[in-house]
Amino acid sequence: MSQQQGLGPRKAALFLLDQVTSEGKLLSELIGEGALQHLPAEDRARAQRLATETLRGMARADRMLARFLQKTPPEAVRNVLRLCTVELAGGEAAHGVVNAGVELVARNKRTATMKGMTNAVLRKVAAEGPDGWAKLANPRIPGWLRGPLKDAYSPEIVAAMEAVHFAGAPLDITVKGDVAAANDALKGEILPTGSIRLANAGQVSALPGFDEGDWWVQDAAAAIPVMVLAPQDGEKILDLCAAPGGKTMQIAASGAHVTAIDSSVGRMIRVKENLKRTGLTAKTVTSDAFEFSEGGFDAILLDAPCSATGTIRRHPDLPYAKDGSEFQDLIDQQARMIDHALTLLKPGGRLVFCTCSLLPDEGEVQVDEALERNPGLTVDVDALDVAGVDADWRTEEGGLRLRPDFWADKGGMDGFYIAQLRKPA
Ligand SMILES: C[S@@+](CC[C@H](N)C(=O)[O-])C[C@H]1O[C@@H](n2cnc3c(N)ncnc32)[C@H](O)[C@@H]1O
Repeated sequence: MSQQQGLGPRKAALFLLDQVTSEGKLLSELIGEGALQHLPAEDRARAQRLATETLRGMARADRMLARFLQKTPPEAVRNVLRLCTVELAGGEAAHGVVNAGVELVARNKRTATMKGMTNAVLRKVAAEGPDGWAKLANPRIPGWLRGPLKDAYSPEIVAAMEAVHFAGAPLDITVKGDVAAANDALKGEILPTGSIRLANAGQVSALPGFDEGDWWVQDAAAAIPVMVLAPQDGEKILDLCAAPGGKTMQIAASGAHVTAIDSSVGRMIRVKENLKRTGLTAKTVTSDAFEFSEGGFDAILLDAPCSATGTIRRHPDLPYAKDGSEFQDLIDQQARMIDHALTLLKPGGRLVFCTCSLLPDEGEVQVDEALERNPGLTVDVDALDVAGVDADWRTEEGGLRLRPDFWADKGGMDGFYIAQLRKPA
């Protein structure tokens, strides 16, 4: 590849990195807003991969660079150095990467004077090579999040989470019908809970059964809340925060009558597309959950908006885009959503509350506090008796704590908290 050919995706990856680390934007938002639209499809994929891999290896790149930098350069230069360091670590040809890094710094008027330093530093990084990189410790979660995680988990568990975050995530699939038959075509691994895992999936829409709507992409941990809910044929079930619809499809596939609500117009379009592709049926309502007042549901799934700190394997941008400042609002909203959901349940009905968060404030503590606020409310511990779900994952108050380092040898799972609450009859 010529240097010019390689520069487009690198420039785009650098834009993504700058937006994440300086503007607090998430990669999914940036890509959704069309940040890569100007590139040909192949370059778009490369830019996204470069940015994702750089974010995943960021803390390790910073440690490597600190050896060769006298002082921290401006963020725009630092991101060039990080990007090139991660590329060099991956075994890319040193000459091309160093030249591209120098070119990226030289092209920007505000950073052009630092091209000599960039050249010198990247040559030193190149001399370390992939072997020097491999000797460094796994990248640490940034301090603002590492602190609360260390309060909640032992240092060994935090380190184990960091190891799986760095390893990245395979592709998990939930099948609508016969799992074994679907896996004959997909040739993945059937996980203990029945999801199919593909180590190197490639383009999802090209996989067998996609066009036929036989399955959808869903992390194995994200499939467990509906297994806990155990929807029954003919039941009236509400999916209160439904988009993009992974759990709605699971409920619909069980034969229950599901109403799917989400406040996001754009994300609700994805629910409808997903239902159409899989041939499943749900009533879709675009509304704020708090404005929805239809009652009498047999069961409700509340997959509440949260910090998403359980999804860092897939979204390594999250700890760099966020700083935790908006989490208290989410925590307050989760509590209000639990109480609102209870008003929509028929007496004796069940509410599965879940979040893809690692923070107890968005899990265990929510359930403890919901029980205090709502006399007569109980926790259904028996609902956690799901095939493939380990008894060790149960928590004191009666929920399930899923961690990214569970099934680490298979590629881990998203961090999740799940509990089933029962409204008094
Ligand atoms: C964790 S995601 C749901 C994922 C979904 N259950 C699935 O499995 O595909 C949380 C969702 O809550 C929605 N949301 C946030 N605030 C809301 C509100 N006040 N009312 C309804 N939906 C809301 C967001 O748009 C987002 O789609």
